[in-house]
Amino acid sequence: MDLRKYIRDIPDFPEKGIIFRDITPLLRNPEAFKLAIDELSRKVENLDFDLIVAPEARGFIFGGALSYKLNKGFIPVRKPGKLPFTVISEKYLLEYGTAELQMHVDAIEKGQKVIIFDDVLATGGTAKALKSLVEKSGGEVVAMVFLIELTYLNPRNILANENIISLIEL
Ligand SMILES: O=P(O)(O)OC[C@H]1O[C@H](OP(=O)(O)OP(=O)(O)O)[C@H](O)[C@@H]1O
Ligand SMILES: Nc1ncnc2[nH]cnc12
Repeated sequence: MDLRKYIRDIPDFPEKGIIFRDITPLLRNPEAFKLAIDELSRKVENLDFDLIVAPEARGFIFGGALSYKLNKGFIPVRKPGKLPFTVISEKYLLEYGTAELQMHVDAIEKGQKVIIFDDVLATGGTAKALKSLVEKSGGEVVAMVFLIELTYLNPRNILANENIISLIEL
């Protein structure tokens, strides 16, 4: 089964010039969704880590399933104003605009090892912001894991020295 067949390209969304990689065909197919989680989990199962940190919204879908399968805690990172307790924040640039992410101040204990997960690695701005949130809390990022890496945006340039693992390169 080729998972690429379940990623739909939508030109000019959310703005002109962007090819949006739509994962909803993959999500609605149970075999494709299961294969994606199984393959992602195989890539990280030998790493030593405590927690998976993932941003809303699409990061939650895969990150949550992966946490369950690997028996690891899940830390939700959210857009501003959604988390109820004290937060730490990080502003960042996206392929289409600017954004801000927040995490509970006590989500990660000092010294805990963390995997960052997201569905798409595009410019790398989100991953960089996630790493900064993890490190502000005293956590250590052992890997950054993605379903899809948009290699033509060269995200590895701003994520130098990170252990980057992606399942599908586009
Ligand atoms: O590598 P980057 O350039 O930072 O882009 C990647 C991010 O962009 C998308 O999220 P988006 O902010 O669109 O949110 P969503 O998951 O809520 O749709 C995607 O889910 C990643 O989180
Ligand atoms: N081109 C793209 N498709 C889907 N998600 C994205 N997140 C950032 N860039 C994206």
